[in-house]
Amino acid sequence: MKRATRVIISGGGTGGHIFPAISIANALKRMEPGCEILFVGATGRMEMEKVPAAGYKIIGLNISGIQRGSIAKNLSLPFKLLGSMRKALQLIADFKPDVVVGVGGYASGPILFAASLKNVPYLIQEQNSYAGITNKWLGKKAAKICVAFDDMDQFFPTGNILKTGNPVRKDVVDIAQKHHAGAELLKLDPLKKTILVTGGSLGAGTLNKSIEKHLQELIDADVQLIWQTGKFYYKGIVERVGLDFHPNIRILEFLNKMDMAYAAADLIISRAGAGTIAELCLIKKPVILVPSPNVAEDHQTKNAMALVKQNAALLIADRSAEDTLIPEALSLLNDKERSKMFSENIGKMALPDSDNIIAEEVMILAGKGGHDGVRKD
Ligand SMILES: CC(=O)N[C@H]1[C@@H](OP(=O)(O)OP(=O)(O)OC[C@H]2O[C@@H](n3ccc(=O)[nH]c3=O)[C@H](O)[C@@H]2O)O[C@H](CO)[C@@H](O)[C@@H]1O
Repeated sequence: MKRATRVIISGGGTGGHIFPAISIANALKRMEPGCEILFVGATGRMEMEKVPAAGYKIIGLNISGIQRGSIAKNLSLPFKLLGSMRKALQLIADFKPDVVVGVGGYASGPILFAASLKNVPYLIQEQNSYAGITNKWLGKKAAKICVAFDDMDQFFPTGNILKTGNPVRKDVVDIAQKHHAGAELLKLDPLKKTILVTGGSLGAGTLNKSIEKHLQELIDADVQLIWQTGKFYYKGIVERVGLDFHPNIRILEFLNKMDMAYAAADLIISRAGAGTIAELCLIKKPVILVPSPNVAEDHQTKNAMALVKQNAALLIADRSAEDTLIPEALSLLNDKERSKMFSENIGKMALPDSDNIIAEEVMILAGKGGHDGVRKD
């Protein structure tokens, strides 16, 4: 009997890293139900909750990033890094993976480096259109680098790059026939125009401020709002605005059923996280992107520009959002032709099936490519 394929998937920190990781794991399980998957994350981060909720085992490394403005907090960093490296090497020795997958985030670095030291092939899944320093460095020895945008050869060795798109959770983008159910679940009227605002997995201060400033305009226009605030902002907003402020306004900390919110919406306002963008391409609705200026190398603007260049989304800069975002959204909501153009063009940028394509690459690296269950189109 063949030995079950063993895969370590490492990384996390935010939904943008965790959800693609879970999608890859699900695709591997569909291909080889008996395969053994171990997640490695950073203790105290979002993955330690979301990964077990998706049915997978996760082990945490005690690792964090550089914290701006606090020398004291950074003093322990070298020790954490050393400790994590030691634990990563031990995990590879104990679990004996055939392949290691890194999706970015703090835990990816030590595990992929340990894999390279132990000669275990590893695959990097780079979600963004701009690669960070760690991935660029680790990319030199990666067996495969799966990317979602063009021109990634400026960061990685050309021969090892494969454009697969970002894996998305299938249920999240399956929105057909769910408009009424989505509106109902969110206690909204399915017949009224609805805007969904999402600030990515953590929420976005600028989006929240922009809405708070223009709430009355939304109500005057009789437009409904699904307002995902993010964990850090929720309490303050509820205190200031009130949960029952108006029947048209639904305030939520986090949307556990993103498909229902996507389905209920006629227009979506979002940060430009790569995972969200991949989903937006698949659900094909008019989108306004407000890239976060607080991310490495301004990569969200680069993510958003890939769409803007194809007339597939409207971009509003973070600095002008407070004044212009909601007026622009209301105007787009009433402009059928522009909305149709954005929906059609964003749909053309969708890269479906990327979870299966990446899982297939993992199987190939594990020496199992081409066995039953592997994609054959
Ligand atoms: C602040 C920050 O560092 N953001 C980065 C992070 O974004 P972030 O973690 O926000 O990730 P993305 O926008 O890529 O994806 C968010 C994911 O969370 C889901 N979701 C979101 C809100 C919600 O209420 N419910 C829910 O399920 C979305 O459906 C999506 O699957 O990782 C992305 C991928 O590397 C990067 O491009 C972003 O720049």
